[in-house]
Amino acid sequence: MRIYCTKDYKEMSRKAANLISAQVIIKPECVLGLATGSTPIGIYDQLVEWYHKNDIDFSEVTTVNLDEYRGLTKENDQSYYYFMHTHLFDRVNIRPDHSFIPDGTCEDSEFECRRYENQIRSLGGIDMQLLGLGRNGHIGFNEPSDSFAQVTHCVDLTQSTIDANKRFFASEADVPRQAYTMGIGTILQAKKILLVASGEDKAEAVKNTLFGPITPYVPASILQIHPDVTIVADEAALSLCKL
Ligand SMILES: N[C@@H]1[C@@H](O)[C@H](O)[C@@H](COP(=O)(O)O)O[C@@H]1O
Repeated sequence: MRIYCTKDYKEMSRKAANLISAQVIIKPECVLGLATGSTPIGIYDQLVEWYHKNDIDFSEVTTVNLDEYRGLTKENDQSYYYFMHTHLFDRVNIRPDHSFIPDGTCEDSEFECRRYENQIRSLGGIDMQLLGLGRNGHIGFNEPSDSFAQVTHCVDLTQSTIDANKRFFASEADVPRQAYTMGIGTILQAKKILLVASGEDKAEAVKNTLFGPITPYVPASILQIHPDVTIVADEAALSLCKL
C-alpha cells in the first residue's frame, strides 16, 4: 500500500489526477472505475483542465461507476448519472457508449445487479478503481455489515450515510433509502485501487481503513489485502495516522 500525504484538497486532487492520467497514458484503452461524492470533484476538474491542454485523451477509455441511487432517474440532478455527466463525461471526449453506471430506475434489482456485474466482466475487468471513503468506512455503497458483499447488489443505506448525503437533497425525506453498488469482490478485482480522502471528518475512517482490523464493519479495511492500493489523502484526513 502506497500512501501519499498532501497538504490540502487541491494537492490531493492533482496527485490523484496525475495517477489516473498515468494509467491512461500507459493503457489508452483502459477501464477506469469511477466514484462520486464531493471528494473526486477536484480530480475531475483537474482532468478536464488537462484534457483542454491536450495532455490527456479519453477517446479509447471505458468507465464503470461504483454505484447509483435506486429510484432516481438520469435527469434527477442528484443521480450519479447526472453527477458524472456534469463533472466529467460532458466535458471530455469519453464516448457515451463507453461509460457505464448502474440503472437506478430498474425495478428488478436482481436483474440489474446481475446485468451490471456481467457488464464489468465483459469489459475484461477494471484497470484502476477510484474510491472515495464514507465517514463510516464505506466504499461505493458497501455499508458496514457482518459480511463482505461479493458482487453488485442492492443495499439499504445506513442512517449515517443518509445523514452525510442529505446535504445534497432538498430534505432528508428526499434521500433515497437504497442504492445499487459494486460489491467488495467487484472492487477488489480491480488491478489497481486509488483511494482518496480529504478533511478531518474522514480521519477516523482513514485510520481504521489503514491500520484497523480487517472487518466488514469497516468495509474499506479489506483494501489492506489488495496487492496494488494507493491512498492519496490530505494532512487533515491523515491526522490520526502516525506515518
Ligand atoms: N456512494 C458515495 C461514495 O462512493 C463516496 O465515497 C461517499 C463519500 O462522499 P464524499 O466524498 O462526499 O465524502 O459518498 C457516497 O456515499
